[in-house]
Amino acid sequence: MRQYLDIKRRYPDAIVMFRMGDFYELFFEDAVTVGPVLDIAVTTRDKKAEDPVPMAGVPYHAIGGYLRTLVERGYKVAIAEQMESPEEARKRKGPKIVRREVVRVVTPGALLDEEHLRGGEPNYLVALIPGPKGAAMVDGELPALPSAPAPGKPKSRKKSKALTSAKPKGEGEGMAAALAALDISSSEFVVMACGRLEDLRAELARLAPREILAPEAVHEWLRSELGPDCPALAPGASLAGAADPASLLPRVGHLFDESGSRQQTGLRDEEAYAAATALAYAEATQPGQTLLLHRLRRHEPARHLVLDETSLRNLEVFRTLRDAKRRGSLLWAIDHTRTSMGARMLRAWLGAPLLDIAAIRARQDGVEVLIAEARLRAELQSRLKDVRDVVRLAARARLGTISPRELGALRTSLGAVPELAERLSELGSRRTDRELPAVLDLGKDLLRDVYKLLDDTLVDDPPAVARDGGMIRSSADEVLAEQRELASGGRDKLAAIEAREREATDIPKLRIKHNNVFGYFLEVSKAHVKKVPKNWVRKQTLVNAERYVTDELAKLEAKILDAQTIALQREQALFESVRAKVSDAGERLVVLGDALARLDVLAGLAEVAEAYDYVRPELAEEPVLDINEGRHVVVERMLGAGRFVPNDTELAAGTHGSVDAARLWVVTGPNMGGKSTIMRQVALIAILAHVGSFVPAAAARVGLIDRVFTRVGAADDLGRGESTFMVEMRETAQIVAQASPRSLVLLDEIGRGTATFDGLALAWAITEHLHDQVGCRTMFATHYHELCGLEARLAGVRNVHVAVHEHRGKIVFLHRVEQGAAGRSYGIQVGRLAGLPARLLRRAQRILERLEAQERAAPSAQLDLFAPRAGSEDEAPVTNPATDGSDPERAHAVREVVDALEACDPDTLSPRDAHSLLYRLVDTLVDSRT
Ligand SMILES: Nc1ncnc2c1ncn2[C@@H]1O[C@H](COP(=O)(O)OP(=O)(O)OP(=O)(O)O)[C@@H](O)[C@H]1O
Repeated sequence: MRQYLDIKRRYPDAIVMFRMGDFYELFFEDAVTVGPVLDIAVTTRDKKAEDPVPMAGVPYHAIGGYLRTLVERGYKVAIAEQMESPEEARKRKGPKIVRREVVRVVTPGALLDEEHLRGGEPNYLVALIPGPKGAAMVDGELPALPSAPAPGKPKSRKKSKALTSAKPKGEGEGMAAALAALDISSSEFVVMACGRLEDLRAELARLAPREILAPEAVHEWLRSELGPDCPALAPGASLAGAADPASLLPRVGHLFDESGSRQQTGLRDEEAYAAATALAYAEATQPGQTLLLHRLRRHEPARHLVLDETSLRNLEVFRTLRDAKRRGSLLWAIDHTRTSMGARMLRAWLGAPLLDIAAIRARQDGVEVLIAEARLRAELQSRLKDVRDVVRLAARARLGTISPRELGALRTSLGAVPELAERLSELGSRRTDRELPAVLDLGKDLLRDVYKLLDDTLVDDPPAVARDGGMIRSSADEVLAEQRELASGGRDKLAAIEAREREATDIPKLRIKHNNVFGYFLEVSKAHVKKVPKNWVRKQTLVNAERYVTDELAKLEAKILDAQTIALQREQALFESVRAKVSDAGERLVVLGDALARLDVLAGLAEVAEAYDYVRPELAEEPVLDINEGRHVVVERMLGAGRFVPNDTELAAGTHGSVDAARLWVVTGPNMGGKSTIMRQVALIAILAHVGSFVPAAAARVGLIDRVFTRVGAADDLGRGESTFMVEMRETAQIVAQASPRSLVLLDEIGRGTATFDGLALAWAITEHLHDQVGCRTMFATHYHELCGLEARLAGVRNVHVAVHEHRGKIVFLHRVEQGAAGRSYGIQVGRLAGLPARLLRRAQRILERLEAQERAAPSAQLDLFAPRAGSEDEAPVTNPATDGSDPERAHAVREVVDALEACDPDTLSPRDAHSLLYRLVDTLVDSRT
């Protein structure tokens, strides 16, 4: 128990799983807390004691599932392993208790096992350090970071384990927070400075961290942003037991820039400290090991098209809005990657599209080449299927947790590389005029040496665990071959003894067998016992047989066992040396993995482009958006080939674009007409274009977009105590405050959540503001037909509508975008399609006609909206309740009766149907009088 308590003292914030033989045991509070979570029985140790110790245990081989449950619930788990066998403990000097040590600490942000990780998703541990402008996150005083020592000269200082002391440095002025994201499973390490809180929000949404380290003071802000139960914000995430981040700053500097000079490269104190914090925490989870870290990159939000949390959600970039599924998202539609590394890279590209036209074109070039060479691409993709997660395997090799089977998988992956390189050079040699785009280059280092090492050493099908051996080829090592020979030679000798004795004793069923108690023995059935020679020693009596040993047998057994033990030890040493060599090649494997992932993504994009007929968009500096016959990536896929109606879009901010181009579209049309679809389709095409992908259109010219804003019919956010209208207004306020002339703004139904006039007035003013003050490219879908009046007043506004065809009260959606405002809304017809009862619809129709008649009688109401804007009071539209004296309700009923009579054929009508028709007609006429 003392050993346990000692370990627990060192890991006070973790659940300690203490290996005892075939079980991991939990004691005291840990057992009581975790018992119900894992659904395991909590018993007591030493029941007779006055104060028995609660305990619970899980079998060692099933630990994977239990760990997953605990980590998903936000627990931190320290795994204390036996570092020696009980025999070894007995033999050595000192106390005879088996030595145990914590070999790793498992937290959501420090997952490494394949069974816990999702292949296509990163697993980020994020450390957040507020900057001077981050005060808004914190109630009261801003927590600050300890000042950093100059690179290479770590200052000794009081440790700040809780990240809550010391003063900020002036360097980070103008920054809301610095953020470092480390995925220890793949060695991805990024740092960034977020100028505003909005940027921080967007980064958190993009990275979707599994665990966040942040000063206590900003937890409340984070909870309000990420939701109260956000598992990433587990209270266990402290730096207790970790190195002082300040002492890691020089390493951070080196990772960022090999010269180690942060000053030169401009890594700010907050950024360096955030990176050091993530590193300190991550290293503490792997005691005694070094992490595989290739380099520290800097992510600059200003170099990317920013998609904040709202846009990622509304545009269904990674998950669908309705049920948060991957199927139906943009990522799902374009992900044709063959490897997990590729899937992760594509996800990263979609989350952070580029703003550098040259870099985008480089990716496009890659896609284009792979479209042109479809056969070669198919060959490449079929080879890529053999490539496993090379970078995650490299990280596991570095941490010593890679299994023989995984090393085998690494061998298969590396085995595919030379052929991939060959195919690529074939591709290059076909392009006589130009070189193969650099994005398709796998680099010079194909790790042939590592492949050879693995291939020479590992057996064809290595086992899942190293413990029992059987993983190294005999040809790899002379000593191993010798010992194996000896062990199997011994077995030959056993067979020879068996044959000899059988003959000598004339016992036909004499057998040499083995068990763990007696080792090798001769077994004789009861019927032949009399023939047994005197010098055999009887060891065991069974119902039908007797078992004996001989001197000769015992000696031979000792030899075989020795040979087997030596062979196993030898194998394990060889395995360890192979692992160490692979670990040494970790950084090279990361570089190769990156190139393979890029090839995989580009080949996938080429496959999608070819299969679904996408084109290469032209990227431009000017703020234009000119799409010819564009389609919605996902809706088109769901509807099936040829059923989606393509539409043109032309938006241009400022004086760019053709004469017809406007910067703001007011989109009207009936519900279900396709308003949301055309708006989202434009955004998705724009995003894909910035990613370097081809797009679903006949042609597209896309001017760089700094940020896509979306305001789409919101649901109540009761968790934050906000109503639908409040959410809508908050999102709109953010757009108004943040949109730049380079932004793309999509507004769907603003102002619907409040009284008609208030909503209309707000929508009107917001449209004017975006048009006049911001000048960004905007699409505004609305049912307020009054807004169409803006076209006549504002030069950059254009009315468009989604067309429908109406026939005898029924409508057909054409899904075609046409110039001009929609004539009417067709709400009642859509209600009919949705299955509202006929009687209710008739009533609605009559009310509508009455309202329309009222409006016709007071045409001046429309004009009020066009009252002067600037400098004078706006006036709200007014409706006059006067009617023209006619009775539209009655007229409609009569028309309906006549229509029904005309439509029926008395000759084919059964008496029963005739009877019910008559009832319905009378009903209609009676209704119209009430
Ligand atoms: N261009 C198109 N081609 C084919 N089908 C389309 C097209 N546009 C939309 N649709 C179909 O119509 C459905 C409704 O479209 P959408 O949601 O865009 O309508 P809406 O006008 O925004 O409706 P509401 O005003 O009720 O939000 C889509 O789910 C899709 O199935």
